[in-house]
Amino acid sequence: MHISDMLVTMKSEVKLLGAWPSPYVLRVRIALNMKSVKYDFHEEKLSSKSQLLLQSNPIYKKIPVLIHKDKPLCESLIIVQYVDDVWLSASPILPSDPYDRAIARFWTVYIDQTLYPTMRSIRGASEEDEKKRLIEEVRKGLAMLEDVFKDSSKGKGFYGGDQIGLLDIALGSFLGWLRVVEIINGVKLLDQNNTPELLKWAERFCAHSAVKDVMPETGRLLEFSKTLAKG
Ligand SMILES: N[C@@H](CCC(=O)N[C@@H](CS)C(=O)NCC(=O)O)C(=O)O
Repeated sequence: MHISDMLVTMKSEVKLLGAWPSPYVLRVRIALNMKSVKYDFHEEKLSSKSQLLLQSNPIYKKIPVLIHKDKPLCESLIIVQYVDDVWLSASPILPSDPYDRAIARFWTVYIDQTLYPTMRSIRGASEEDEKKRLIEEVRKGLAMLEDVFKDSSKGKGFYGGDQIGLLDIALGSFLGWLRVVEIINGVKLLDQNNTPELLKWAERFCAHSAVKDVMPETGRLLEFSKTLAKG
């Protein structure tokens, strides 16, 4: 580890405003863990956001916010890339090749703008046919990400190769919620027929040392989702 890394990893210099069920917050926690950065975690109540959150993210007022040396950063994927830029010496999160970096970023945008919104909309679908269509769309999206995995991982365990990379973090952060959707709807989104490689990848990802202690338990997320449905 570089001396500069040691200086910046003093715990109080890095604060994360977040909440345990948030997949976006999870991304930042995983990235910080990958770099062995110690941080203070501030659990936010989204029903009464702290002054610190409102001041730090005045545009969207959303979590996660990373505060590094008193300077705030917003948007999970931007924060993950910032973490990679700042704590250079530890395990790289972005691919080194410019084309591979661009491709990884392309798929993170697909996950955030298409795949996850479709998965979320399953809950709101009132008609059974509409629900089935949305589930099929998610399964198709995951099948595409299975092909991307085969290309990017080059026979290794993660999209990032031997180590967890940007795309692993972007998709893996949704695994807890994906399992909740599977349970609530009695369907499989990741399975042996559609996504055999991603099924094994998901297990590896959740067992990784940077992930296992911060990945929310499915049962706890399920309970939380029931309170969301009531509210
Ligand atoms: N695009 C944002 C999404 C962040 C987001 O949606 N955060 C949710 C929690 S999971 C939030 O803060 N919601 C509070 C609100 O919308 O008021 C990111 O990647 O950071």
